[in-house]
Amino acid sequence: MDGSRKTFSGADRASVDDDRRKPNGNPREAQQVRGEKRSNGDEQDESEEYSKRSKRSHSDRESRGLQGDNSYVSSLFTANPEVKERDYTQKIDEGLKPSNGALLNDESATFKALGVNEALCKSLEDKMKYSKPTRIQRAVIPALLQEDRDLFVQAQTGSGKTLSFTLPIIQKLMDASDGTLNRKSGVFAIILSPTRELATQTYNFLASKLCSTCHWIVPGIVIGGEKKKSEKARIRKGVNILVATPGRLADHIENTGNLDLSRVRYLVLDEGDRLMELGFEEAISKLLTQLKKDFSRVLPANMNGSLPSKRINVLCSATLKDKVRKLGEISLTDAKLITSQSVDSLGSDEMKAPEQLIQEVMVVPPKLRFVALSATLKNLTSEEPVSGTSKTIVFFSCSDSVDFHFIALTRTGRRLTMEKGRQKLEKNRKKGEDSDTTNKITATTAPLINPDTVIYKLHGSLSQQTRAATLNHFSKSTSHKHAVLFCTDVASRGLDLPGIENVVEFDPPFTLEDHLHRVGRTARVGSSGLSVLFLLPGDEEGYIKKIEPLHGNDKENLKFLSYEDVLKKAFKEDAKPEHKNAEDSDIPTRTDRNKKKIPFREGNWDTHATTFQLNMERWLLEDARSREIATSAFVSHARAYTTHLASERDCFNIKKLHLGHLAKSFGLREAPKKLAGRNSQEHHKKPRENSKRKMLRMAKIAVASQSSEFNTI
Ligand SMILES: Nc1ncnc2c1ncn2[C@@H]1O[C@H](COP(=O)(O)OP(=O)(O)OP(=O)(O)O)[C@@H](O)[C@H]1O
Repeated sequence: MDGSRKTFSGADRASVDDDRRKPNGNPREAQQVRGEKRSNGDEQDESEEYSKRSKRSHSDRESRGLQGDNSYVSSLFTANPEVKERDYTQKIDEGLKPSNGALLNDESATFKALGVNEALCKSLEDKMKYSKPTRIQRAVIPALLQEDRDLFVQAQTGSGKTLSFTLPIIQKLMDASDGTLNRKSGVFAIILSPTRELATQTYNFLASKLCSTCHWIVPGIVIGGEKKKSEKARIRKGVNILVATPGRLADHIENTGNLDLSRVRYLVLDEGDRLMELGFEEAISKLLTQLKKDFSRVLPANMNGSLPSKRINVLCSATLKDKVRKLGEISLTDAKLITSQSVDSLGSDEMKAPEQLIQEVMVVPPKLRFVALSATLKNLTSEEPVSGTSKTIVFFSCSDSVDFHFIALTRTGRRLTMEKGRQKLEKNRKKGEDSDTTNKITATTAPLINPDTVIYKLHGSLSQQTRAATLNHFSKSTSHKHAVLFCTDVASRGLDLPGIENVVEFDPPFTLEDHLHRVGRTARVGSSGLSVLFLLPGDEEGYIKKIEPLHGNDKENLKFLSYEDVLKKAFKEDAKPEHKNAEDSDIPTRTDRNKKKIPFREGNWDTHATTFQLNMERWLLEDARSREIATSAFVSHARAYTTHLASERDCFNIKKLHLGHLAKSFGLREAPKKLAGRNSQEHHKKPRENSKRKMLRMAKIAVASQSSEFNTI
């Protein structure tokens, strides 16, 4: 890593779901995903609160600024809660030492010194360009090569964990057979991944990189999402290393007669914490029982005994928390703990973010969230990429919110079509077939952000093919200077997308582990990285205290961003110099509640920001389908908010959210009644409205609709 640091602070540079269950805005599902239970009482309490908040937002119209011509302006910058500035003592300029990179300055750290054979060393250096091992590789590779013992590996994100367990397995198989092993020799290793994306990535790494030196060792993959028949055929043909998701593997164990597990000598449970969160404990227990039952000491005659005489289990996890410990208890025996951090006893410390990562925190009032996100992206894409395409990932709490922000920021853009897809599309059109099935990726240019930017979207509600195609296209994207991925936590775990420079957590993570995994998509293997976390003023600011210990030893990696600075930088174009006396100047003014003319603040960046917001609101008013998407996004966002862990409710409490202000950031005039309605329907059926009341209500609506195009909540 080069010691140079960059920052996207306002002043200088202006944020899985798995295939089975996803917290797609559904609190129950999301809680199940994290294994958290909540009493009904709680839910009812909160739904009543929704209703109250919703009603309040209607009456909040008082805070609108009324212009002389009787039209409302959006009061984006009034009635916002105050934000407390934080001052961190910065050491950033002194350069932060990478903690997860290759040990470039350590002469003794070589793959050869770890016992890696010559052919593999050559392949690592020449083909993969890995000159030195990382810290975790230095610990895990010799342990697996020399000690036949179970391992519990706790590694920082982006520290090269995959190579640390795959390389020794490959070498052991190379040594064991003297080159005579073939795909029919049996399954010797199983690597379990929590998600299809991660399994595919591990499989690709084996197939296209590691096994290129020893093409007779055959990796295979079973993850679902394609016909079971073709997976069965693959198993029948024979594989030596099987990469799988637990559910699909369990299915094959039960239903695919020719899956022989008697020779399995290595079982790797990758991302153990996520495997448990996704509820795979039962599937893993069954697999362990089956492996034990089928185990055979006897190996083919041509194998010279370098493989262990028992099964070696490796559990990799970012954390050592309760659930992972439980997985450790059921899967490991007398395991050695290896951690990339300097802890010597199990559980005495938790994982931290890479030490070279700069973590910025921006506290943004709810009304300003949409413009603040746009500003952040404008600023990030305002600079020339250092090389190739600069890449940014933005995390949202639910699929609906991804969908809304995607269409809102790409509404004036052009949809990308893969070249192959385009040809197929043409063919199908000629045949008169539906074209959309061939155009898998969801990526559109975003001139509203920057003319040379393309935004992709990814979440668990998209088909597996679309997800795979989108990830693939995003990681290889070179067509534009800037590529941005809008996603849910579907992309937070384990995915190794090359060259991610920035991560934006637009919606705060659901757990601290999620935070570490999200920010860990950047600052990988020693490279620099930036991450910005959006929080709301008030209780959410308390979350800063929770993440502080994860970033550096002395908060040296943390930086506080002023949202005003970020907006100023992004919307400063055409800004005029500050005018103290607004009445005498020709700069735009607005009228306050007492009908006094007041200037827009410094320059007119806030006019531009307001116009940006108003354009979005106007688009929603004109486009009923998009308005529906915005409404669903708001509702799902609010519901997802209720699924923050009980232990973090002090920071994320739905009761403290100003729903009206939040609705504004989704371009809505007020918090959708749907939010209150759905719950109230469940708990207390509304009495039928009598005709007099109905007339009164209709009259009120008519008056309101005459008076304003935009609400100003
Ligand atoms: N010794 C090395 N030198 C340089 N690059 C390496 C080395 N080892 C691995 N890499 C590369 O580092 C990247 C990250 O590796 P990997 O995906 O295994 O990290 P990880 O520890 O599993 O991260 P996460 O926990 O986020 O999944 C990959 O692109 C990999 O090819």
